[in-house]
Amino acid sequence: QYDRQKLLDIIREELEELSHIQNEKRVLQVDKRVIFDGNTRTSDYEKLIEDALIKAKETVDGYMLLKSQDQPDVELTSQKELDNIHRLKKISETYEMYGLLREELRIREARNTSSLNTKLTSPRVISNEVMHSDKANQVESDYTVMFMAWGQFLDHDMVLTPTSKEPRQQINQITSFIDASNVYGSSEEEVETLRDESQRGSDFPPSGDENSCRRSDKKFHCLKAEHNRIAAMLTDLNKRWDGDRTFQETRKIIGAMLQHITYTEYLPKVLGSKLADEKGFIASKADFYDKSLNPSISNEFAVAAFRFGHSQINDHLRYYDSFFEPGRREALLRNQFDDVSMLQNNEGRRVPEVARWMVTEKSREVDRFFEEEVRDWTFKEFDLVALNIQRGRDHGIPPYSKWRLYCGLSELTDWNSLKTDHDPETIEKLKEVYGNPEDIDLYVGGVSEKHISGASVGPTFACILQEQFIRLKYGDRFWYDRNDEWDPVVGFSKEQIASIRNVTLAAVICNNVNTGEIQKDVFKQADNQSNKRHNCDAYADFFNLQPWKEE
Ligand code: HEM
Ligand SMILES: [Ca+2]
Repeated sequence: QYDRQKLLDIIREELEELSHIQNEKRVLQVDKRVIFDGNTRTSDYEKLIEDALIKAKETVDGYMLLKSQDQPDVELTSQKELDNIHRLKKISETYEMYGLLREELRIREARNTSSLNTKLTSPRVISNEVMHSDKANQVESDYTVMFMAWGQFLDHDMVLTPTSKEPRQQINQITSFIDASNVYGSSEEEVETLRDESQRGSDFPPSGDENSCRRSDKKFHCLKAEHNRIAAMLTDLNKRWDGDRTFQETRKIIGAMLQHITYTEYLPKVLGSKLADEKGFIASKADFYDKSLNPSISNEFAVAAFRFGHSQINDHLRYYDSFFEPGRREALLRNQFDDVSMLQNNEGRRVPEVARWMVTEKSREVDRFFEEEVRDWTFKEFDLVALNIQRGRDHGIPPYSKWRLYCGLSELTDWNSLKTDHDPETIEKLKEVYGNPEDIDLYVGGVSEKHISGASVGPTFACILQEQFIRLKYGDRFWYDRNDEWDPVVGFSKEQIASIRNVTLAAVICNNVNTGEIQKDVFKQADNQSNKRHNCDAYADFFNLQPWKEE
């Protein structure tokens, strides 16, 4: 047998290298230009990756790790392979957690028993008792449906954890970076399937094929439309660019837009502007890349904290006419899963009516109340809330009480101590289903917290989310507004950054889905003051592409 500590040390070393490589690899993916310019650095990167592979192969485990990332669904044929794969999963878990400095918090196996060694309460029972809602207790948030939708879209850029029965898998199948992998895919092969012979992506509205809704890379078609719009303008500006150059430049811009909208429009509303602003969190405050930060998604983020959005989901969709008046018919969510007909109706002419619904109607507040549409009817077949709870247990996520300590919040000593962040009614409900406050699942305890001031979530989720979004920004070598003049191929010029900083989601929507008018901040309802609706014409030149013109 091997010395566990020694093995961990070796892996850690390899991973340090790998986290770096993961970044380097991205150069090859994001910026084909490096290759097409015949830039010598390309071969350097390739050599780096190759060297690391050779080094990793020297320790079998390191090699397995690399393989696990390339090939998540390995077919099991023999016991020996199974053993290997078990080991591989353990190591990739280490990788997931690497740099998070909380090895001590991890539970290696699924969490099946309570602190008193009894069976944990069934997730469905918890969902029924604590998360059930009726019309009376559904609270509207200050934000629009678009705020919820952006969260889901963003999630699909960051994390996709495959389900597998045995062995338990906790790896990420997509790039954690906010790099528009939800628009383009996470590998070059995937990208190729989305392109036609020139610079264009697929069309909008989506086709009706059955995969078009479930596939994570097909979600926000509006950005594909934006891709095609920008690509056409770039072609006009630079007649000498070929299709590939145009495609890659456009892709780089779309990724930057996604980062920009997320950090300036979205996150301040999730975390509250104070938390979002800490450590220069909001765009344009810090100019460094911290190589020591691991940009991977943390388990607790994927499995619990960032699923707060499931509480924001409304029970219906609806058309809104050009006067922003609601149509009479509500389409229940349960009938809309896997169905894109609302977008396709009238040859796509009703798309603006759906967009108006999203920027006008309010989403639900993040709290312990979930619509029956998701509790009973997700994809017509399951309870999403119960699934979230079970997933947390499967992944061995420590219970809520442990995360409070991790986040520097007061310790839970008894039911009474829950009062700091939960209202009395919630505490009563929790008491009914958990024997002991120590056993409360992270998802349940977190989503039911009272919000911190100005934020959409409570202190525990805010802590986990903030930590993740800091690593995603400062651990990203290609962060869009870093002013890296040293390498304009990787970054953007000052003038280009200025253009990108002018982009808002409102402009993207108006320029691609003509809603007629739209308010500046689409995550908030329109009003008669600072968030008035303006005619779409007003947004037409929000994005100045002149800085991309080459001599
Ligand atoms: C109509 C809206 C939505 C539906 C129907 C939906 C449905 C789902 C489903 C079925 C899963 C897979 C659960 C599992 O297998 O464990 C999932 C995962 C997830 N969802 Fe949602 N969701 C919605 C909106 C959102 C929003 C608004 C957010 C965040 C703000 C969000 C964040 C996540 C995250 C982080 C995961 C885990 C992804 C992973 O690790 O693979 N979702 N969602
Ligand atoms: Ca990504």
